[in-house]
Amino acid sequence: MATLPLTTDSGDDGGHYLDLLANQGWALLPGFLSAELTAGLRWEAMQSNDWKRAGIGLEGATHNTIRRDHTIWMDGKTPAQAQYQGLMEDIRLAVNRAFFAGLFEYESHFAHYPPGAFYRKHVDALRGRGARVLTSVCYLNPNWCAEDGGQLVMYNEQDTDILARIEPNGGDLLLFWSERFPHEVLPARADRYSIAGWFRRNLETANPL
Ligand SMILES: O=C(O)CCC(=O)C(=O)O
Ligand SMILES: [Fe+2]
Repeated sequence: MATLPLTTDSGDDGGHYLDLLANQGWALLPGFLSAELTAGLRWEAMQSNDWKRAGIGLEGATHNTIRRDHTIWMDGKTPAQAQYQGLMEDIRLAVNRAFFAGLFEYESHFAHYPPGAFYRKHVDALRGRGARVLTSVCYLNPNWCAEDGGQLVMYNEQDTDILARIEPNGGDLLLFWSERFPHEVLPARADRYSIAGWFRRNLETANPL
């Protein structure tokens, strides 16, 4: 995969997101990635030939009716990916310090929703069973507007009310506890790029509940 040189830093919001994770279970960090890192990651995603249709569940089966995004798992081997993963490592350590969360590792993939693509309502981890503890979604789209669709709709834990409709604005980072919030991606009307990632616990050593 080709790379772009990177010089500027990106960063968090001074720890405010930790309060939001404690109090409401999710946090949106606008402008988390610098414009330069956002552009570098988007460029890598757009020029890649490694896109695969996303699967569902452990067997990775593809279901047209549930999700229509395409993904590339990240390996951290380019400067942009390494910088991104460094930022996620800072979050992993901060969340572990704040919550004793036992976050052990991080996995992430680029996602591309071509026009018409969506991801129906789902939760990212089964309660008390999965390895995924904290979800991150980082958006890579410059100049996204409401008419482009593709909003992430977050529901409350009871799945009765909408908590937020999030525009996939470039550089913004969303964090939420993976088990708690059903969410869906509404059909995009423009090419929508993002990085979805999961901070995982170590199932080998974690005590089953
Ligand atoms: O792209 C988004 O806004 C969310 C994606 C998502 O829910 C997922 O990949 O599990
Ligand atoms: Fe999800």
